[in-house]
Amino acid sequence: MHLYTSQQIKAIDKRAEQMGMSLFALMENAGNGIYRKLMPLLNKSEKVLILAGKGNNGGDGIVLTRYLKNNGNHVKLVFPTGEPKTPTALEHLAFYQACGYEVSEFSFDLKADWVIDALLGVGSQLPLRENLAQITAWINQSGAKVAAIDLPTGVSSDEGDIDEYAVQADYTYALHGFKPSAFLFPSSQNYGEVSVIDIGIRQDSGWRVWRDEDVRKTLPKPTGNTHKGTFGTNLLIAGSDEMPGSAALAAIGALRFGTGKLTIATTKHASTIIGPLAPEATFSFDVKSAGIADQYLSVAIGPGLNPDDELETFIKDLLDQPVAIILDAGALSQRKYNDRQAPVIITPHPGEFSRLTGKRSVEIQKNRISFASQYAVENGLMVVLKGKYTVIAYPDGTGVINLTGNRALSKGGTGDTLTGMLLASIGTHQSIKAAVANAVFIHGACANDWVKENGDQALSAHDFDRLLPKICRHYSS
Ligand SMILES: NC(=O)C1=CN([C@@H]2O[C@H](COP(=O)(O)OP(=O)(O)OC[C@H]3O[C@@H](n4cnc5c(N)ncnc54)[C@H](OP(=O)(O)O)[C@@H]3O)[C@@H](O)[C@H]2O)[C@@H](O)CC1
Ligand SMILES: Nc1ncnc2c1ncn2[C@@H]1O[C@H](COP(=O)(O)OP(=O)(O)O)[C@@H](O)[C@H]1O
Ligand SMILES: [K+]
Repeated sequence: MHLYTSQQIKAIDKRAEQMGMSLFALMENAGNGIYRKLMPLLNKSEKVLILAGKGNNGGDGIVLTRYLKNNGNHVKLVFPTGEPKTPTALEHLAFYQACGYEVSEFSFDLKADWVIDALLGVGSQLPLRENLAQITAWINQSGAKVAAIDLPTGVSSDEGDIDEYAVQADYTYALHGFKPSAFLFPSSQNYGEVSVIDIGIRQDSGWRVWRDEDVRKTLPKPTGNTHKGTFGTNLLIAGSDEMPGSAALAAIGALRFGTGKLTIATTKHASTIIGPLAPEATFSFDVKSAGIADQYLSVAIGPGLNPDDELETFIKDLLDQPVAIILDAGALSQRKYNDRQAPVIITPHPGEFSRLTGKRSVEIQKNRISFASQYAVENGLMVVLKGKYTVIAYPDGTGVINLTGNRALSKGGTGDTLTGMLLASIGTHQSIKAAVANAVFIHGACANDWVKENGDQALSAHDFDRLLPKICRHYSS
């Protein structure tokens, strides 16, 4: 479940060869792995058409064809843009032919139940040349089920760009690891269901998908001898007279995700609204940044706050204190982060990240992973870039992608709840990296659970009050 850019894949191939694993063997593993994934989906009577390109992506298609033929499937191999050019694909073509198997002529009149897109992989450059675009357009209107090898042809590997005629796949078999575009926009929409094929090389990427088993392994287990102070007191600086609800929703997130003690710094008026919704919280009406680390384990600031000079000065002072800080919503602005020991976590959605970076939202969506990572490394903080496929970028250049969550979350207030969950999470976990990833994962898992029974219309952020206990129990048992 790791991610690799096209450059990394090329370097891996080279290193594997130096270590004695030939590209011929890797291609064999790729074709065989795809065959094993595809087999359960194929009906023996279905016609399969393998469209192989001139590079090594086409070579994978040749290997897959051989396995399907060995198994007695109805399968045709065609080279619609010409025979392969790379030495490894040619070696596999020679072996394929030595087995007595043939290559067919491509024609736009061919009919198939399945089309396998083995045209371009990580070696592609957009836009598609015209002869290839005609073929991908034909695939898309063929009515066949489409499985792509490594990438749908016409989709960039490392960015969210797609060609106008990019293949729209139903399934994509990513070799060795995901390519970034599987989680970028609009490219991810061309992938269909993606799975990774193990081709026998060690996984060594700093980026990966955060999975169920990671959560189960790292979510803190309840220990016998705890008291309310075991997890420290967390401070939430949130809510204003006009936006008291944001603080309440963040408080629900914190209280339901394991905070021991919660203090909310807000206005007196807001406290009268927050209090009944989060009776466990205490209030502070005159919070000072000096000495904050002596009183509080971690601080989250921003939900329901209006950005102004006074807030900015407060945050600047707060950043000088040795305490873990989560900055969200009104607390997100362009500023310089000095070196500090205690962690800083920022939680922008793409619009907020656009304000922080000066880049347009559409560019951010095309490059969510690299932009978040660059910002995290340059500023020495963690970035939780929210939305579908939330990106969690760590300051050491590594990171994870979260796959839980759905559009039921696209509602005002759900981000506030996440901020509260993050506040609780960093107090209860040993590892700050896992703390952030688990909060994001469980937040999304709550929404996934919700839609199973209720559809994606009606979720409200305050529903986390009852969803969190159930989902936390599920992952910690
Ligand atoms: N470790 C792994 O993961 C392994 C990965 N493997 C596989 O290798 C794949 C990478 O193979 P690769 O490097 O040969 O490149 P590939 O994607 O076949 O494309 C090159 C061809 O595309 C053409 N072309 C490019 N752009 C174009 C355009 N716009 N429009 C039209 N044509 C265009 C280009 O033409 P040229 O520019 O040379 O004329 C050239 O012919 C990888 O994705 C995976 O499937 C396994 O086999 C082994 C282990
Ligand atoms: N389509 C989606 N798939 C997965 N998660 C989503 C989706 N839409 C929104 N979310 C999640 O919902 C939350 C919304 O947060 P945010 O945009 O800050 O809203 P608000 O500020 O109104 O609370 C984030 O955690 C985001 O990742
Ligand atoms: K492909």
